[in-house]
Amino acid sequence: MTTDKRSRVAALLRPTADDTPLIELSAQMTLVEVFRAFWPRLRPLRWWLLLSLGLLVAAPLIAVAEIRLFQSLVDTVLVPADFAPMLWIGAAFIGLNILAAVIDGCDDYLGTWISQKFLTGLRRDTFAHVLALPPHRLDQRRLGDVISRLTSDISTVESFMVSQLTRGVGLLCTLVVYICALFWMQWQLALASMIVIPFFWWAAKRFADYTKTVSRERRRRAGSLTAITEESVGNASLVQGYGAEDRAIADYDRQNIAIMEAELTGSRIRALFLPMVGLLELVGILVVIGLGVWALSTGRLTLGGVLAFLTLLGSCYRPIRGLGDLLPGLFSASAGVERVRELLDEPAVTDPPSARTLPRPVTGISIDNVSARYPGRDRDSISDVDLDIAAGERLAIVGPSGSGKTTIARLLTGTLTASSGTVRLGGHDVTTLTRASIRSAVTTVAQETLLIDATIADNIAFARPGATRDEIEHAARRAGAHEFITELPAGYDTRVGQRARMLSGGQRQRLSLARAFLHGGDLMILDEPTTGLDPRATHHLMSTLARERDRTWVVLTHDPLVLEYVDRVVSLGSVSSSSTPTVDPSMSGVR
Ligand SMILES: Nc1ncnc2c1ncn2[C@@H]1O[C@H](COP(=O)(O)OP(=O)(O)OP(=O)(O)O)[C@@H](O)[C@H]1O
Repeated sequence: MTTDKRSRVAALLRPTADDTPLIELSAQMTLVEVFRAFWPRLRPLRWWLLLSLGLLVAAPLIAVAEIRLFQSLVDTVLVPADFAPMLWIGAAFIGLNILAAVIDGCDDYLGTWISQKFLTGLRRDTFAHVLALPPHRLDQRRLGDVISRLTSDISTVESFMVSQLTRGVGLLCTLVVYICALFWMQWQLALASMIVIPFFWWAAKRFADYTKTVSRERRRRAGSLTAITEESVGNASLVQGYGAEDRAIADYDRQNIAIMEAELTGSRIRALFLPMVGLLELVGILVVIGLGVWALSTGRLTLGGVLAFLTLLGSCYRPIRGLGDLLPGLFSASAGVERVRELLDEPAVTDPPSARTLPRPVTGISIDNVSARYPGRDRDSISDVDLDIAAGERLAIVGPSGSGKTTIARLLTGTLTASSGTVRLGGHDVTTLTRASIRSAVTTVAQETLLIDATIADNIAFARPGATRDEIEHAARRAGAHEFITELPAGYDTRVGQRARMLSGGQRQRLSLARAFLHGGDLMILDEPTTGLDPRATHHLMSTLARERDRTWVVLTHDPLVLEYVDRVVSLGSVSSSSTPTVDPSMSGVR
């Protein structure tokens, strides 16, 4: 083939470029790296795996015995036309058949059990890992892609580590059994029939490379499609509000077609590969038939022997073909494994090795010379911030949008680590404290109202499962939510719908506050708590907070109404200049 023709064939076997890659390809891993990465999870099941392999090897042994019985049937019953041995041969066939069925059933059940045990553990751990990722890291990912990794990609790990590998070892053992049997029957014929094996391997290796490229692309594009689906459906009101349906459909379709292209490329590869394998098989069988005639004519084999040999050879090609398919299969699975691995490699927020419990009550908070930078950013979000907050103080942090108010909240809850300086709660460095003790002492009400698709009562009790209805109601009253809740058709048992879209913005805000009140804690951080509240509701909320003298509260706000209720106002400098917060006397007010 000329270089030109070769490159045209190669181009046909690679998917066309996706010009709008929403999701990046994950770092490539070799098959050995993939195995090493996940083996520790499979290790506890190794004895069961061994048993499963034992059952897999038993199957070809029974098949060989059946072929030998067939040889006896031809040579002792059919050729001499003698009915006598028929009885024991028939009984042996039935016995072997029953044994094969039992072994097959056990192997199938055991294989499924091992796969599911591995998969459920991996799914749970990956899900738990994603939940432990710092929120700012999750915000940098596309939600749909994360979901795609957690659902479809994760099953490829099982496929790689359990199904494909056990199948590979099983096929290899089967092949060894058959080859030994072939050599035992007639070694010259066996040797001749092995002539096609190197060609099988050559073809398999050649196509495995193409399969890997296609599989990685297909998985990445599937992640992009889920991401675009999630974003468009999740923001349907935005899409409809701006009449962007056509744009959304066009974006969706681009990814949709990109997947189709990857699938079609995979199909072209198979179309080229499978007939080639079939042809190799045929050549092998023809060689053996030719040599079989020779063996028959020279008396080296009986007719039964030749037929048995050919049957055995036919069975032998099945594992060879299976092994040839396995390599592309493994590469295809490894493309999904790489995406799960990358997610698992993302550092989660975990307790430091000798973490201590934060003593209660929290006696003051200090931020000493703290700078913080988000991953992937080339500048600090806040730099050299110094701030002391006394226990019981009511503090407002104000500042232009993007000046780092939310970043300070993240530092106080330990979800973001300062790049320099120290954040202390009650005199203890937050990086030395257990996450659970920080979470129970510090309550945050996020800027975005986060509610689940459940009842009002469930949403409030999310802070403290098992809270009584009286406690839930009390928290709702304090947040000024009780009135609107009682006006709803089912009161506290009303379902709020997806992302609580069945409530108004202000009602959602009050529910988040009620949840925070139920949680309690010594320090309450409220990020723009009055967004969506009218002046009356704002005054109601702030005077409620003002009565909570036994806790410290920090409110991050733009709302001038809020400032009337605080002891001190701290202003974060403009983002374009130094971000060091300063007390701005003109804004501070104490009531
Ligand atoms: N997850 C993130 N990844 C990267 N950069 C981020 C992330 N979150 C915030 N930033 C950046 O950090 C800076 C400070 O953001 P922050 O959310 O703390 O500001 P803010 O003062 O709370 O703003 P606003 O008043 O608008 O809520 C901004 O420049 C923002 O772009």
